[in-house]
Amino acid sequence: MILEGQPTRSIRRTADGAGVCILDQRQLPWEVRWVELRSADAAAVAIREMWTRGAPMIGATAAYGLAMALAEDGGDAALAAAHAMLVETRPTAINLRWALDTVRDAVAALPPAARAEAAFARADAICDEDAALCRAIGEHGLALFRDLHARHPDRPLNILTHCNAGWLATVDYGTATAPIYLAHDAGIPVHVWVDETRPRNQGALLTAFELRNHGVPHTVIADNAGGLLMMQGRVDAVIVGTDRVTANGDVCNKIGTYLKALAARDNDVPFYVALPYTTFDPATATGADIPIEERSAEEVARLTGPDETGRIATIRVTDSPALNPAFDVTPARLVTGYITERGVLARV
Ligand SMILES: CSC[C@H]1O[C@H](OP(=O)(O)O)[C@H](O)[C@@H]1O
Repeated sequence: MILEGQPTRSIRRTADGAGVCILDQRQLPWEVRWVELRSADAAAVAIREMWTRGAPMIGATAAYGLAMALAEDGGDAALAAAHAMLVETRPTAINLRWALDTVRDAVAALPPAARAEAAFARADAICDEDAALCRAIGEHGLALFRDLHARHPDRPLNILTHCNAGWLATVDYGTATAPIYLAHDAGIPVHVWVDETRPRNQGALLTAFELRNHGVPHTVIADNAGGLLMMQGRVDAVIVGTDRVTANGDVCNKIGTYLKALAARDNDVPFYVALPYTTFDPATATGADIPIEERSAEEVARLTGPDETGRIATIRVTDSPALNPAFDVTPARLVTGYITERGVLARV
């Protein structure tokens, strides 16, 4: 997407092809800092500590991590060890395991000396495919947005989104944001209510950063404000990304998504989930079976941002014990439809 005026992907190979460049999303929006990862260990740290995040993005980063491991040692033991290390970095997004399994399966039958090049090629293909998948999600979502806007052509289409399912969470376009970008570029007046998304504020920091760079009108809101806006008729649709959709259609996404779905249902606001096939997990029966990542309580207890001098500072908002589940599960019954690269799958 557009970054500093230039079309930009959120991940790319290093100039020498031996590593991968990612944006350190912990520094956004205050600093655009590209980081070179040159080992599987570095990729694991970047995923675990959320230098880079978002289901498709952590899958792509891990795929390159596996390729870098094979460049050091192409043997079966090294392949298995790197896969095991990377797949454990974050438990919830299914894209991580999908990407690692895909690369492993692409190289397993090759001689050790040929595996690194093939792994890098598969990782490159995962990135190119993700960009195409997200673009297709955008196209199908655009058609949906046209229909929604036709109901109120006299005013902007008001969309609420939660967390960051944008181009920073994918290779390009995003999932939930792809229809927003394509609608904006097509001249449909869109306004986005951006949930700040405590505790890491991916909405206030990352989604708002993306929308500013692309010129999309938006308003950051407290996570708890969405229900009132829906009750007041100020939300035409909710669209979110996901980290895993199970066989029965349950949706695992950033903590707080479920509460938005409840408010949407109570106010007859359509609730859409945007996802590529790489986030669908038919092997998991229901949302109850998804491992929910629990992150450090410090993420709840602290806030980070620029102080009056512009220096990035961290303050504590509580000294009490805190609990930090990073995801929740929205039951399929609360989902209006799934926006995929093959079309919009409406729940009947
Ligand atoms: C398009 S996947 C985005 C998805 O991933 C985010 O989680 P995290 O920031 O912890 O990686 C969030 O659940 C987004 O909806």
